[in-house]
Amino acid sequence: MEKFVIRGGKPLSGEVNVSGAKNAAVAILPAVLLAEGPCLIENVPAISDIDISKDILAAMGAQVEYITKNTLSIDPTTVLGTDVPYALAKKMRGSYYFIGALLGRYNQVCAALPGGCDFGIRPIDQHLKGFEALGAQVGIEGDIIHVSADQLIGAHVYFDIVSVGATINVMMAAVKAQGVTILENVAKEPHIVDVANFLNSLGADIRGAGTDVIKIHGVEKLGRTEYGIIPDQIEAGTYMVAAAATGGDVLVSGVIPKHLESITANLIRAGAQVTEYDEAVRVQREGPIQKCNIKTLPHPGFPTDMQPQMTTMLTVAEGTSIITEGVWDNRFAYVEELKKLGANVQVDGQVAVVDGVDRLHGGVLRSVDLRAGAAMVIAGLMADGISEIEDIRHIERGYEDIVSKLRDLGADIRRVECVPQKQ
Ligand SMILES: CC(=O)N[C@H]1[C@@H](OP(=O)(O)OP(=O)(O)OC[C@H]2O[C@@H](n3ccc(=O)[nH]c3=O)[C@H](O)[C@@H]2O)O[C@H](CO)[C@@H](O)[C@@H]1O
Ligand SMILES: C=C(OP(=O)(O)O)C(=O)O
Repeated sequence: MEKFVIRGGKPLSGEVNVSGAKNAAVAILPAVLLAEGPCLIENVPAISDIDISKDILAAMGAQVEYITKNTLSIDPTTVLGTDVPYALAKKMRGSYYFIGALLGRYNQVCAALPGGCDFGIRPIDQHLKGFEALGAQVGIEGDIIHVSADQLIGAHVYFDIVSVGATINVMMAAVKAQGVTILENVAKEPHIVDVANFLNSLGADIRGAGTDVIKIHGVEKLGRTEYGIIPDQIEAGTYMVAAAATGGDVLVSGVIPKHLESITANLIRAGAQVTEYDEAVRVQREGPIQKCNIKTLPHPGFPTDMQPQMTTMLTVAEGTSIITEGVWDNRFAYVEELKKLGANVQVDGQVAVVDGVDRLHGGVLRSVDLRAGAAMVIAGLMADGISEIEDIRHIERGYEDIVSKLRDLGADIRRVECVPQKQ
């Protein structure tokens, strides 16, 4: 077991380069199964969720090889079956994309219900509704799901809830379905567009990704491709908040500023200065952090995956901020950890009331999930004295080289082995 040890109180400064988007990559790797030849995927983030996706592909018989640290060559033509290895699928949320990809490619799949961060119940009923509309039969026994069809037929699907996973999964299943599929009330996150662009680069015919309606003309065959994954909106946002929270001056580079607009707008309201360049944003803060009310919403609203980081920064704002979680039922579990540092936050259901305090002090903190873990790192960077962050495996699911990137910005952070306690 490892932990991060942080001596806080130093403003971050310098430049940090953002890696490829986790939530695009965990969909594009399974989507390669739809290809009919080897694919080269660039800008793949070096994170543990990608190690798992790669292991699933390899266990299923695909030839997977790293060309460089962030470039993967994947040949799906050697895949042997349609069963997704159970133990690997349970380790991550994005494994649900193997269902849509294998259904789209082979008309059948058997997989485990997925793992991932614990925000309460994370249903996949909208994914299943979409598969069934395309003519598939779905069976669930325990936590194993079987989906199969004689032939997928294009259909009109209206999602009852805006879901990132259901939008991408049903889009993947539909690319080779007979006829036209229309998906309505879909999610519009940047990674939806990236997955659609990837599939189109293979020869799919998908239009409208990034709007409320996606139209897919089924094609008979898909080819092969070379494709670069977009930069990670949430990793970029996390460094932006870390810069503002520590009163620093950081150039976050290799980003698409348009994807960061809601984060930028809220940082400016909170007293930071944000300057946009073509492929970078600079975040500076000199004055006090201002209170700020935020509600998380599907894109283009403020992303739920940035909520813990922003709430953490606002613990030292002047005044009271109200944070409303509009996507997940239970995404404030980390607040108990912040209280250990002296933060004054009261949670009532999906609302947190953050009364700003003067300073945070160091302490021992647990990462309860991925972004909560990133928020604990930000808390440690802001706090006086030393903080220890435990359960960092959650953080390493989604942040490439977080320690070296922060050290390059002047942070005093180390990754250390925990010595097991004697009984
Ligand atoms: C691997 C990945 O990309 N994970 C992201 C993805 O998760 P994920 O794809 O699981 O999230 P969804 O967008 O599907 O979930 C949004 C909301 O819809 C509900 N819902 C979803 C599907 C369904 O079939 N039925 C249903 O009721 C969920 O409970 C939740 O309240 O989008 C979330 C929302 O931006 C992010 O927090 C996650 O980081
Ligand atoms: C919640 C997240 O990931 P997952 O859906 O993979 O658990 C996230 O990326 O913040």
